[in-house]
Amino acid sequence: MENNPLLHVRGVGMQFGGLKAVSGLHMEIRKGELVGLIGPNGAGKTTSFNLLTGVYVPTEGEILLEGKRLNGLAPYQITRMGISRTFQNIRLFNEISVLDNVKIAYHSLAKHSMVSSILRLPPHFAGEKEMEEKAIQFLRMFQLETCMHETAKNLPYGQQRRLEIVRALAAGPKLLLLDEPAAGMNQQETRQLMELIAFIRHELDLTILLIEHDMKLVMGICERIYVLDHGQLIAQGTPEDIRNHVKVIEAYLGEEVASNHVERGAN
Ligand SMILES: Nc1ncnc2c1ncn2[C@@H]1O[C@H](COP(=O)(O)OP(=O)(O)OP(=O)(O)O)[C@@H](O)[C@H]1O
Repeated sequence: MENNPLLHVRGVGMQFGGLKAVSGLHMEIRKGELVGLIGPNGAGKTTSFNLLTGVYVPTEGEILLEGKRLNGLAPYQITRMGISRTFQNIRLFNEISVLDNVKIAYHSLAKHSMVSSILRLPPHFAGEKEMEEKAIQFLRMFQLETCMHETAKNLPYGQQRRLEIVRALAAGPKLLLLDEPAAGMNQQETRQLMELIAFIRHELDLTILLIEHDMKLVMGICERIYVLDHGQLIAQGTPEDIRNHVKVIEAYLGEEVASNHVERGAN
């Protein structure tokens, strides 16, 4: 059983009318891995995340988490089973506090029953307190504790991005999907965020799949990388494999540049 991948994507595809946004996608992600998903614009990366999280139901293939089939489950069910995500465009509750943003994310998983919540029975308060303590712990980890009572929309952009990750973590995922977590950040913020991601992976025993446009960054942090182009998986392997892969160079730079690159490499 331990040999089974945490996430197994078997021949998954998504067709929108005449467009195959993703086709025949295969991925195997093992517990504890930090894996990159890259590809040029429109390659199908976000669609893949939407398939993994139940936003779309695959038009072909199947997705298994710890051997359990996810096809057709609602996003909230998939979150409960252990996959949570962040979005390319930040999605926070702008008008409420940083802390409440995280507590809302916890509510989807809270152990206390709906009845005790509504009647405000003691288990509800125990649950609330536990929830708040956990939320603050995460905020501290992401250096957001000092602004936990601030309204979310007032945070600087980089902090909003970090808060998004904290919200995803609050759901207690086994697999965390990060969609361009460093988009719009400056170099220093990006480097700090990547260090933090590497740190929480070990600290929280997480498995992470990361979409990121910055190649240098992906190569620096991920152990393995999958590359999509026009909805198809064109390469997979270690950063070293990917860096020298002709199809990847072609996809990013065009065929002509790729053949020059290979010729130069051969000399
Ligand atoms: N809901 C949809 N309906 C129709 N076409 C869609 C839909 N969602 C995505 N697409 C198309 O599917 C293809 C893949 O899009 P997707 O957003 O997954 O790419 P991406 O790799 O995430 O791109 P980017 O890096 O630009 O975010 C694109 O051609 C896109 O226009």
